[in-house]
Amino acid sequence: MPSKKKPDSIHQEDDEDCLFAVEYDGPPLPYDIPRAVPINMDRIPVAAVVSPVCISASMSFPVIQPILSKQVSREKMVSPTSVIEHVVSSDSAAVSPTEEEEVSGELEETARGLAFCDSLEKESLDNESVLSMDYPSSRVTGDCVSETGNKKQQVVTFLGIASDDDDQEDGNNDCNPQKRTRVLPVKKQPQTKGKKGSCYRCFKGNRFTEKEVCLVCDAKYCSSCVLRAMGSMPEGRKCVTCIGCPIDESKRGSLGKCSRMLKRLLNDLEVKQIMKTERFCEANQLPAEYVYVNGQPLYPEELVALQTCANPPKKLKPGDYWYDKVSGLWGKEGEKPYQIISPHLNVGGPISAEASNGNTQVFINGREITKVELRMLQLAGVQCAGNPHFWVNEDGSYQEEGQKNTKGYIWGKAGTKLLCAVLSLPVPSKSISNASGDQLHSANSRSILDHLEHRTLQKILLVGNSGSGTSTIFKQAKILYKDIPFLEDERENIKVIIQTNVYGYLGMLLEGRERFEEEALSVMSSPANEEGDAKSNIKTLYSIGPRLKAFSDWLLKTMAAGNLGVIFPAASREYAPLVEELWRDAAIQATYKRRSELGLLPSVASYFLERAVDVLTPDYEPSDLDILYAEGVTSSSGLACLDFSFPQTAAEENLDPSDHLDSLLRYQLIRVPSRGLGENCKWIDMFEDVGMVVFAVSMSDYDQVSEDGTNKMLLARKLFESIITHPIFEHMDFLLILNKYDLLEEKVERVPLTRCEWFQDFNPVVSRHRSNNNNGNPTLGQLAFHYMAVQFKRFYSSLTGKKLFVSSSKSLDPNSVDASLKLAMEVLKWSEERANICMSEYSMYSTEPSSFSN
Ligand SMILES: Nc1nc2c(ncn2[C@@H]2O[C@H](COP(=O)(O)OP(=O)(O)OP(=O)(O)O)[C@@H](O)[C@H]2O)c(=O)[nH]1
Ligand SMILES: [Ca+2]
Repeated sequence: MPSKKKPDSIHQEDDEDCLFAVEYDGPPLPYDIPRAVPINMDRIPVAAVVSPVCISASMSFPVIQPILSKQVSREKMVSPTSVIEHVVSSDSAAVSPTEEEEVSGELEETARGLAFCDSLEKESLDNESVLSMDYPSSRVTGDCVSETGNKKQQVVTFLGIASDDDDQEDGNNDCNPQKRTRVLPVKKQPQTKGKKGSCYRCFKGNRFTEKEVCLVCDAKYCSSCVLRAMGSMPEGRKCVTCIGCPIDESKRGSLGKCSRMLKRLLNDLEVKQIMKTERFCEANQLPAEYVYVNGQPLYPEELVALQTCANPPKKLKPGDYWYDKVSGLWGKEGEKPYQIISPHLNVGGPISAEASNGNTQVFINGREITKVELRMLQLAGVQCAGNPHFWVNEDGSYQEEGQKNTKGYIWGKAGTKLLCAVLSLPVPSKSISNASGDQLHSANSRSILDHLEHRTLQKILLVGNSGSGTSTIFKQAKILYKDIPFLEDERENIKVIIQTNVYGYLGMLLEGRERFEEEALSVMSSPANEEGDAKSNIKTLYSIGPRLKAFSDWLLKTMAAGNLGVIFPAASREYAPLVEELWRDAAIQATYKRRSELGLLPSVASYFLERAVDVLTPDYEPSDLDILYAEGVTSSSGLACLDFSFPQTAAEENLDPSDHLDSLLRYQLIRVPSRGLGENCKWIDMFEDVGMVVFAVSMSDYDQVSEDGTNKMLLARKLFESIITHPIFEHMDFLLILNKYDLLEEKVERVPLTRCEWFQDFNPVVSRHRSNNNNGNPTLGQLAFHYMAVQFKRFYSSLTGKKLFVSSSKSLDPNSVDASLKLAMEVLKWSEERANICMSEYSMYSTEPSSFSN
């Protein structure tokens, strides 16, 4: 898969990738590395003083020159616009050996907590389903260090808040999150620096010259250099060498705020797009581990929970915060509260008494409050004599600790809010006060509300091994049940993913072409004609011209280095014409005809390759179908969730009004990457309140093996087992989606199902004329599906004593996904009916939902 070769993988623990990074970071070697010499501009002493003209001349194609004949290199088919060489060199040198240790330590930590660290796919930002994240990459890139300095660069501290390093900087990678190494943002230094105030590229101008600043390294460029230095800005205003690196946190406030210079240099649309990606691209998001809550660095999913709750903290920046989960009070460590955010979020550690550095001996929910809070309480008429410990709820109701009765409402008095405004203390936002305001604060009405809320949002967890089709099911559900399945921002991200994928597919074709060419040559060359020179002059069906050959070599090299994802979005515009030429080339077409022999090329590749030229144009807009087929659109490393309700059909509208409630039921489909459910999964607690689990298995996996040689069907069973036996899912219903029925049908005719040892005793009696059967005889595909369903059912009930629901699916077909999810809905309804038998006292409300809607 192409996505496996994306840049994140450089920092993984994968052997070859590590070697790659080390190669660039080690001490200078006594001998020449043929590749490094032409690439690394910084090691050429004259680079800093040559004029821009010389720079571009020297940068023209340094990587390819040694490979090609002179005649070819004169042609310069790839534009010299610098991006490529720079990206290659900087990327590989981005992590110093010491830094890398820290990084992998961090990752190990994460791996233990979340079993996720091997995420390789770069994923889209799923804006609507806000839970999508891909943190390991940001965690890693968070430690970019300038390649010019050999020591760690100056460290940027958090918001001027002193970091209490003593107990956290011990580098001890303990499981205890409290002991995690504190990750400090490290500011990347610019690669070059002229005299004070001059442009960092042409070294002209002074401090009065208008300049654009790199968000990462602070390099400043004048208007004639900025576009060359920053390329097509796939992550906003960054030097091309800074692409992929996290921004300097002090510049977070200026994300998406365009300068006048850019507005002059680019057209409106370009500016808009750059500002958008600047704000939303993954690399520029706040890294979770920079945010500490009650003394603990956040995990990415905690940060997401924080940012996506009903009342999120405003303008969250790296730093230390305290959070009172009971009342929702939120503030900077050591300071008075400055906001009331949503309560009960499962983020950070327990609050400490000293959190806000109060010295009043009055406590709220275990925190010693500050003077100004005490003042407010007193003015609000709360009796504070005798060092009381208060228990304050999110609605402002308070009790003295140890006592049962509510003493009053802090926000109840008209004057209190005003008072808070004067004292700069936060007050609850509207949504909280409404939900628990005057009309509804009786215990009784609250529980009814809870009940209704529970009834109207049913969570469905969607899980499966990689490749089982959960992404496809999720995307399909979006397309089916959402009026606008993908927002503009998402489409923009998806477009880049698709384009990068297509370059990857092209690369695989080119690899195949090389192989076929060699094969053809070895067949053709007679023993007498053994010299290399002569050989290279022979043309085969798979030979390509020098121009395309150069492009091909370069593309393959880029892929091998794992840089495809970094370079292509930026370079698409330049390469589009070459791609067209490549795709039309007879050798490529001949290779494409033999695509079934190219093991790596996924089956969806044809869908995109046949339209490669269109897809790779700058104004390509992916259709819903394109998105459905695209790999890597749904985050494979993070949660994605979708709220929906089943649209009412005409038939349902005519039914008894009491049945209308069904269409009011809202569902939330939560897709969890399988890696997220490994041992010690921290997320699993978040799923306590899900209504059911949908588990997807690819039926066509029965003859597939994973990298370590294990049969993939057995792997699916193993994951299934670990989930169904997890205590948290003990009382939950499971629906098994046996997916890729279309592939199964076709495959089972060629490859016996018994290829999987679990399916040894599949021994169907099939009539000979089954292929054109209409006489009620099941097809081999149907029999195989049925057999697998029974195997899973037996397995499930042997472990849980419960009944497993099973559905077959071809998730590229919307009707099929619709049917499976409707079955899930039926299962949920049914399990709720069971539960409702003991809740019948509430049944009267279920027919009158409107009476509680306001
Ligand atoms: N023929 C066929 N292909 C399918 C079906 N469902 C999914 N696919 C393809 O199988 C591949 C893997 O599906 P995904 O939806 O990406 O699987 P996943 O569970 O998300 O796996 P990862 O994202 O890799 O973790 C994709 O190329 C899909 O297009 C199906 O029912 N039939
Ligand atoms: Ca996938």
